[in-house]
Amino acid sequence: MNSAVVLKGVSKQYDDFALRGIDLHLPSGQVMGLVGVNGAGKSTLLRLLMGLIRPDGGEVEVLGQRLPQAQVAVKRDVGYASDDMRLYRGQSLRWHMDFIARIYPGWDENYAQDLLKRFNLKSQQKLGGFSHGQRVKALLLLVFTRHPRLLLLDEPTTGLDPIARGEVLEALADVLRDEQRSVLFSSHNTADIEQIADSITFIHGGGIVASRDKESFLDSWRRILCQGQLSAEIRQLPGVASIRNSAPLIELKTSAFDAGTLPVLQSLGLTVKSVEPMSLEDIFVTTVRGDNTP
Ligand SMILES: Nc1ncnc2c1ncn2[C@@H]1O[C@H](COP(=O)(O)OP(=O)(O)OP(=O)(O)O)[C@@H](O)[C@H]1O
Repeated sequence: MNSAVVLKGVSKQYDDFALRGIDLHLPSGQVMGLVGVNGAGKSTLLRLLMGLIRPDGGEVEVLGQRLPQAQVAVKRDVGYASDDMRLYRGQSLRWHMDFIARIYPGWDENYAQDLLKRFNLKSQQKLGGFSHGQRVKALLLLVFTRHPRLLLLDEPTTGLDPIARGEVLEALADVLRDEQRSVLFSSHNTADIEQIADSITFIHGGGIVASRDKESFLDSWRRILCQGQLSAEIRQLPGVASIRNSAPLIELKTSAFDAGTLPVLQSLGLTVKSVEPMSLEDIFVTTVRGDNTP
């Protein structure tokens, strides 16, 4: 399988923060959602992939080529959208569109016109007068319209109202109909990621705490309510990420639910009252925070 992104043992040290031992694989044609709290290292990871910063250790491969050696070639095929990208406030969106069209031969003017309408943007308006949401949409238009093979999107939906969020996610879903395109996008908003990602990576404190395909992720986590006595054996069960004891009920959250889970709980003297799937948000919070009461 071709890879859009491969990271092996990547590290980056700042004074008060470090990315450590980052291993990551994004197959071509897939969408990966990168979820993490403020300061987890999401932007740093995306900047490494864009070649804006260099790692202190490890290997970075983008679209089959090693960075930093192949930086120039890779950048042609990568679209990056983040707060790092400054648009010229004194110039119109049309000016920016013409500028990009001159540099990138893949510029698609029909698609640009379609996105202008869909995002309700006025191409003659100066960027300085755009609202935050309009600026985000303008940036995505400039990136999408040159058809890059890999999109690196740093919190593309943060700060958008629900309608703009819907427009952006819909445009992103269109981009993704082309199976050759790969996307890595970060968000605090787990609902956005749950909606469009094929795989999900949780990053916390500069390390990857989970990375797998969305279906198996959601399939393997469950919230189980039981009645009975909490014992040391229950705490030791594989996959148990959180236990709340509010007698007579015990709430367990497990990342390793399968056909054997309930019989094991019953054999430990618990009566299972309910088993529920968990939202990605709940899985994320449980993964990074855990929750164990005596
Ligand atoms: N150039 C830099 N010099 C020093 N520290 C930095 C630098 N860039 C990032 N950091 C630190 O690295 C940590 C991770 O920052 P990063 O921007 O990657 O987080 P993030 O997950 O994108 O957060 P947010 O969701 O708030 O954007 C932060 O503590 C930040 O202060």
